Amino acid sequence: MTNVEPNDITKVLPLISQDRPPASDPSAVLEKTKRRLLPWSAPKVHEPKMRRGNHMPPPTPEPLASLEGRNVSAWFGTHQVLDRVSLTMPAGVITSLIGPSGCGKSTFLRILNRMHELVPSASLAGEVLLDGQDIYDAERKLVDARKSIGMVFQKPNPFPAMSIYDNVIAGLKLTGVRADNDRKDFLVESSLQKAGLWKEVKDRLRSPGGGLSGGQQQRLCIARSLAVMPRVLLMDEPCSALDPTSTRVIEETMLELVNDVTIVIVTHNMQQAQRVSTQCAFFLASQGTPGLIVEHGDTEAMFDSPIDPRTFDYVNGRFG
Ligand SMILES: Nc1ncnc2c1ncn2[C@@H]1O[C@H](COP(=O)(O)OP(=O)(O)OP(=O)(O)O)[C@@H](O)[C@H]1O
Repeated sequence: MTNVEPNDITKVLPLISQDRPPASDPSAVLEKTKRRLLPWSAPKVHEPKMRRGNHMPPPTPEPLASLEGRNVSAWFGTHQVLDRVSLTMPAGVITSLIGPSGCGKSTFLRILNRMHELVPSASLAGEVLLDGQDIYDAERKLVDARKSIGMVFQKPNPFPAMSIYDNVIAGLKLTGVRADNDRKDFLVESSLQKAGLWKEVKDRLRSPGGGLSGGQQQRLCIARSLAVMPRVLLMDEPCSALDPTSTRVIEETMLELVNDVTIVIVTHNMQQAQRVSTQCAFFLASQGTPGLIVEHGDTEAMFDSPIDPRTFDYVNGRFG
């Protein structure tokens, strides 16, 4: 990434970070997390059927990808909001970003798929590596980063007048993916299946997306992100506008999806972080200083025996 530094970075406070040992074997921890959710009975994902022809093989899924932020700093104008944050988000794992309001979690998330640069006053420094390749490399296209690293926002944002079907494939055009009708049918069905919405909408694919409930709209947005076959899915408080039942369905969906796509979620809900994530990173911005990671590692360990007293206070609801 080209460094764009409005401030003299050498003057920035050193990173106060206590790294835990890396999270234990991700698949073992994921199994453990799933077991905690068993009473909710995760939805079955069925292989989608081709409807117009069976000559087209399903697209080969890309291998799971890891994402790594290295020394990421961020500014809005001259206001520095992140200070050299480094975090590895392992392949096939759900990583939760937690911390009080304003500590830079969403900014970090947006830097992970090059959305931060959409804000005119915004600048950043550091690197973001997708399977070791810097997404900010001058040789790499912006659209490739957005295609590989999808994003779901706090508030469901389907195109309300557009049909459910067209909502799902809306991202194809935006990312320059060409698909014939067979391929579109396949992507619509498989993406809605993966997002746990297919059964509820398969008989009304031509109805407007705006006619769905809030939880269904959020799953439609997840399906829209999945249709371009991203390798990483970023989710910024995806359940904060939803009721507990819809929240549960989204969490179940995430636990299914993580078999296919690496997930990073910002959440204020400590129970949610514990239910879904294998590893956690605790962000904090002390008064007047930019946000940084105080502690990160295995979610269970972060909640049961945090190293830093500030993490202990936060996960036990003493502030934030
Ligand atoms: N578009 C923007 N222009 C200027 N400042 C911004 C902008 N977006 C965020 N900020 C500032 O950057 C800092 C970090 O904000 P950010 O939204 O990343 O924090 P957060 O931890 O995600 O907060 P929350 O949990 O409330 O969403 C805050 O001081 C915020 O006011």
